[in-house]
Amino acid sequence: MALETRQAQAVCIPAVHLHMTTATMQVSQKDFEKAQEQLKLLKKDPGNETKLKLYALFKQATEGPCNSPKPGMLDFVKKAKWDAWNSLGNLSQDNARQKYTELVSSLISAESAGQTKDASPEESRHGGYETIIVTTKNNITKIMFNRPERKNAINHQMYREIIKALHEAGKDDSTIAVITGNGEYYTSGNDLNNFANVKPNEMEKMAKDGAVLLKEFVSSFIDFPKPLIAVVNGPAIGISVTLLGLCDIVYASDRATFHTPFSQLGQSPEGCSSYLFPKIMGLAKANEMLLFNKKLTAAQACAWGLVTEVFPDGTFQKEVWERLKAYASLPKNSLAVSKQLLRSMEKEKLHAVNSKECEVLKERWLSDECLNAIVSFFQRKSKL
Ligand SMILES: CCCCCC/C=C/C(=O)SCCNC(=O)CCNC(=O)[C@H](O)C(C)(C)COP(=O)(O)OP(=O)(O)OC[C@H]1O[C@@H](n2cnc3c(N)ncnc32)[C@H](O)[C@@H]1OP(=O)(O)O
Repeated sequence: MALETRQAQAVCIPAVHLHMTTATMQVSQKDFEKAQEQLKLLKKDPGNETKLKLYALFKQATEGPCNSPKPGMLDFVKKAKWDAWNSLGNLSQDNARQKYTELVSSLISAESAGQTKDASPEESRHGGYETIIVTTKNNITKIMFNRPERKNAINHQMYREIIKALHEAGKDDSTIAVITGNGEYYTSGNDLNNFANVKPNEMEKMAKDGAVLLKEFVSSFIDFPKPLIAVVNGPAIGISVTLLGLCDIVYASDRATFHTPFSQLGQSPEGCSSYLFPKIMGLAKANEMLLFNKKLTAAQACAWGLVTEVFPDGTFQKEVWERLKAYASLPKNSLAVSKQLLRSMEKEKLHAVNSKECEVLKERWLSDECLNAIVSFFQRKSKL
């Protein structure tokens, strides 16, 4: 359990803090005193984080900026309280009173509306994305493929947005990142429209640009500095399957399937799967997937080592997110350095494999085998 969590769990608000000790402005004082009385009527524990906030605002409102010496590192409870109070800086006593009163009032309204949640922070949505939804909550940044009407097929814009989202998630305050799909599919892989409407004299450019984009996309997974967890909510195809080898944990619904139909499409493996799949499942099994298009059930993918654990679809989201919330409360830096240790010996190799795979694919995209397969898809002759 994270140090901060342990600290916070041990905190309770001593009754003394629920009483006014200094003179404040008459009107505010009345509200402030009323808020203190209302707080005692709360039926549900508002959670440690909120209690710390209340404590800090109370101290600030009644005593002003934090004026006591910093407690020792090992005095967890006192330190958590001191940190909360100190974090308010020079907030004026009036403002602190106001914020305290507002916070109590929001807790009371939430409780009377029957909506009291635990003290976990609200989900915040990151702006600037159209094909994915990026949110952060409980120290988890979630990147969700969001083209459900196209089975979450990955078009050029989505590749770029995922690169950006991973770059930002690698630097934000979250402890872990999760990649998942919205709706029925995890994702159907590369959007085959990426190859459509290309004029004959632009084919080479299309292949070259595609290889550059793919290389950058896969690199952003290889270099991702924190634990990256795939929450495979439904069928996964193509590149979304190969990338699972670059994720640190893979949880799957029992509705998920895993399909890499590269030869059927006249293409070749990517996402470092030509190197990682034989390591994960052994060469014989990797051959069945990567050469002969074998589609795996979630149970098979788990038995073959590609998936960490399979959950019944009915309880998938609940079980997985509860587990991830607990994981994300572990010490962030320890997780990051440990992940990097686990991967660091392979990193150079993975970048070399990625480059090679992109080079081969660039050629494949210009081949008749590939072009015919794509034409067939659009003629609806060859649903996979
Ligand atoms: C920069 C380039 C990098 C390239 C990297 C290399 C990556 C390789 C791969 O990922 S290979 C895998 C490619 N994916 C596929 O071949 C899957 C193709 N799709 C299908 O086979 C089917 O659509 C399905 C099995 C996913 C779902 O079938 P079904 O349940 O019958 O639904 P629909 O087919 O009606 O799908 C609804 C709607 O979505 C469109 N769609 C779904 N997936 C894709 C896709 N991958 N590419 C393009 N379009 C897709 C489908 O065409 C339907 O559209 P419509 O309603 O007909 O307009």
